[in-house]
Amino acid sequence: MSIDALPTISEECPGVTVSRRSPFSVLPALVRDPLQALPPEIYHEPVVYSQVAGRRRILLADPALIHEALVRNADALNKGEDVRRALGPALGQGLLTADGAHWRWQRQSVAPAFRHEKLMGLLPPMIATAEKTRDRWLASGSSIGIGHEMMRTTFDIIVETMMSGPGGIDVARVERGITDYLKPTGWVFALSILDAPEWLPYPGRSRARAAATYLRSAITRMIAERRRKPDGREDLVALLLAASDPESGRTMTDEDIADNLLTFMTAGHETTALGLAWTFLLLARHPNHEARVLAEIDEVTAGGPVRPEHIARLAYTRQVFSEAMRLYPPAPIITRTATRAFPLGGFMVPQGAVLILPIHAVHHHATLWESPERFDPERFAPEPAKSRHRYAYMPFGAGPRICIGSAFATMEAVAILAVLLQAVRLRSRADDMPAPMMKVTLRPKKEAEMLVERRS
Ligand code: HEM
Repeated sequence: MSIDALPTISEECPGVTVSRRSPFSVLPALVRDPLQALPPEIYHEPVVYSQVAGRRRILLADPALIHEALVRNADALNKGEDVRRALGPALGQGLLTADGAHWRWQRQSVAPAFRHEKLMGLLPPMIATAEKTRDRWLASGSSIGIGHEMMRTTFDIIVETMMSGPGGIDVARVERGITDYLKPTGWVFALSILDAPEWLPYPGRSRARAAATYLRSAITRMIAERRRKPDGREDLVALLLAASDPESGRTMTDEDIADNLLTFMTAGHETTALGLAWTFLLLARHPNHEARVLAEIDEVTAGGPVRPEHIARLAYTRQVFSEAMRLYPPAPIITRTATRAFPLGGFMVPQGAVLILPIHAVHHHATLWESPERFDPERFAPEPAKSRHRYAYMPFGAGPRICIGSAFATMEAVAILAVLLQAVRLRSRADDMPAPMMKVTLRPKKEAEMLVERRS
């Protein structure tokens, strides 16, 4: 059948489940926690269709359809209005939010920072930063907020590795600014779905805007300093300063560079920090898996300090991190908008439709995973992983917009886990896992306190 003859996806299409939740229940849920606004059917059906405020929304949990959309039809999709409204005021048109030629140019410009040899050179500062966190914990006591501690560690790593250090930036204030900025994004998504005007006030808006203004001014000062005194450093800032568009020959303005540095600071620390926080919380409740991780660290390091060459050999530790990200994907939902009609699973997706890729639902899907709620790092051993559809697991997204930092993040997480677990045991006060909540990223609803015990 030619694609012109394919029916447009709609409520009547066979195999498509229709969500009948009313906007009156969906929109408040979206403000509180977008994960609660997902139709429950998407946790056991392949495709769910809904129409909210006149916009068609197609939710995909079938790995083959995800492949067809995000990989084979990537050129028919862009990030869309919801993402632009939520993240644009802070991240401008950086790599995460840009589309088309502007995105492509930026992706090519920063790619050298993520080559394997370059990443290997970043392991010493990653390990050294984890050691600072370890020493702080050992010196200062018994109780820590795991989310905050991991944010601090991964933030220091991103600033150290991508920008060669803070260079006059008030790191604590920038970190707070990012948190303030992300807090009210549920409101932004809800208002965007309703096509409400962008000036409309909502709780947390002025604080978020003030945070975005501070972030941008701090970064712009740092860029000006680097332009004034080029010093031969080979970091992300240097790549951005040297980048030129292959089509127009244009170089990046300070604003383009600030967009990207803010993008990397935000996308490059929150997600990894949350993946690590969930890993520690899970290990505290699964002593048998924790014991296996410790045995591996002991064997690989022979009881000595963690060194860069150990990281690739910590295979079970990596499996544990992967399984934590299956249960608690740090980026639990991604979205796209169709810029033109394209075929998907025997139907046509019309121009303007919004595709929702509910990574959280894919990772917990009843037909894709056996006992999906069970924590089982064995799922990521080489054999079971081989027999699974590649897009049944996608914490880093899929297609050309896949996370550029996935190898960086995995390496960093394993290094941090190895350094910290070798020295301390983290215990939770509560038996149950903390409830998760989405604010762009997936975090514990309340900061999770953990007790630090020195390992003998
Ligand atoms: C466990 C940690 C991480 C997770 C789970 C994660 C997840 C993701 C996901 C799902 C996307 C795709 C978004 C979409 O398709 O709409 C993405 C994109 C991106 N991530 Fe990550 N990320 C992580 C760590 C990092 C790190 C460490 C960096 C930088 C050093 C980074 C930088 C980026 C950037 C710049 C993009 C946009 C790429 C593009 O559109 O070309 N991420 N990330």
